[in-house]
Amino acid sequence: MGLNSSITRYNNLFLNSVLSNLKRAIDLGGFGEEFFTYLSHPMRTVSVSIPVKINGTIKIYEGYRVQHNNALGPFKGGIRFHPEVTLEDDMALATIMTLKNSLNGLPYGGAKGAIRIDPAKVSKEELEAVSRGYARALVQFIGPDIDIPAPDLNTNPQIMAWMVDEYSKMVGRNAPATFTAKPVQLWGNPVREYSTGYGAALWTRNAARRFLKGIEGATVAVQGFGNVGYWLSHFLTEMGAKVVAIGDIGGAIYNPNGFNPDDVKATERKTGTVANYSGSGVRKIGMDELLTLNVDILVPAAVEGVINYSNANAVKAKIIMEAANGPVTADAEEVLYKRGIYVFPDIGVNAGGVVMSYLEWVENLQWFIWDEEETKKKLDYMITNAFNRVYDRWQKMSGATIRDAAYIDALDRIYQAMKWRGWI
Ligand SMILES: NC(=O)C1=CN([C@@H]2O[C@H](COP(=O)(O)OP(=O)(O)OC[C@H]3O[C@@H](n4cnc5c(N)ncnc54)[C@H](O)[C@@H]3O)[C@@H](O)[C@H]2O)C=CC1
Ligand SMILES: O=C(O)CCC(=O)C(=O)O
Repeated sequence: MGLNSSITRYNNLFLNSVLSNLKRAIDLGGFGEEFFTYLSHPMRTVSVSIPVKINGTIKIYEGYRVQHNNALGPFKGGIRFHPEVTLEDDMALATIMTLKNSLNGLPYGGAKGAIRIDPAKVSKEELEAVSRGYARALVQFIGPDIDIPAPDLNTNPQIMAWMVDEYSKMVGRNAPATFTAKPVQLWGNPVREYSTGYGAALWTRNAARRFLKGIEGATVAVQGFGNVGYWLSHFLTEMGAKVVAIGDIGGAIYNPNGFNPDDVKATERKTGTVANYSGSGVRKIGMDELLTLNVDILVPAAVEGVINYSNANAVKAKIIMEAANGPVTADAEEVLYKRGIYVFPDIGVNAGGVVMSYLEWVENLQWFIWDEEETKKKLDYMITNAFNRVYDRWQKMSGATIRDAAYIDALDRIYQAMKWRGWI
């Protein structure tokens, strides 16, 4: 199959956008066509049907696990619950994981899982049954040295707890290192709860030091106020930034004086959306307005493809931090690049989660526990190291995006591992 047909063979914008970024970086890095052909096909895709019996009626949920590439080690990546997620979306997310794990120096390949379910519309019992069913269906495909899942959009430590419990029952032993981001009482580490947002805040502070006048006083708009968006807003505010706009699936709010993210979170927890937050100077805005506000920093922290060809010209932020996976499409980035708006890529910005998952996995393999401060220090070191590597590489390149620099750094390590193994 030719290279161009590899990019366009899917009817899925997200996957095509990821493959287009991959192709661009492979060409720029001079790795050769064979490498793209290899990485544009996941090594294994598993589709499962998960039957659950609720009130005497059987319902079947569809689930996936895409194991993209394991040249660097066991597959690793989260599990997404979403009613509209497709196998192709999961392939895009798994490809991003391969690059993210490599960029951050982790001994992992990339994977991602998904179940087509809307967790807001089912009972806790049904959610538990589906989560356990997924772990049972995948039992022979996952394990501490095979594939280690974790949470993603709409999944959390409770879901990891059900899954690790089910998996442990299936294999007849406690198997903590098979899932990460577990509750602290079940071999988790307290840092994982906030690590993705914290890592994204570190990347944002580093970026602001180089591209703005520093993080203090910088204005920020954040789309998505779940695990990533909330903790990112919390830490950025601690660092001195002013979070002036926050949005979630229920709506968005703006306050030129800045929000206290903890207060907004309290309202969201009570009422289900940030849109119900009120106070002096606060006004409701639409999501289109949030994404095109005149702010220093725009942080999409919800879903993919929200900054695309149709709105890229309207974006006014000076820098964009991809806290979500794939929020800026490849064609939008071209427009933004020409307009002098820098995009910091997901594989660095939101890597705090998987870096922390790695640390939890290392603890679990040894039945060892680091305290919170020690873990945070290790996380800081790994995140800062990746930022510096990407920035230094990018400065030496001309006509390249920051994503190109990050991808090439990540690809280099995968390429060498594949060469040593004799795969290419
Ligand atoms: N949780 C983690 O550790 C990691 C998450 N990510 C990525 O970060 C993003 C967010 O994940 P989490 O915060 O974990 O999810 P979450 O489920 O905790 O929160 C998602 C947030 O996005 C909002 N949202 C969902 N769909 C939306 C839409 N169409 N428009 C506007 N807002 C919408 C929700 O209302 C919620 O505020 C995803 O792209 C995920 O893949 C990346 C790395 C790690
Ligand atoms: O913590 C992990 O292993 C997965 C994180 C993840 O899914 C992501 O970085 O997108």
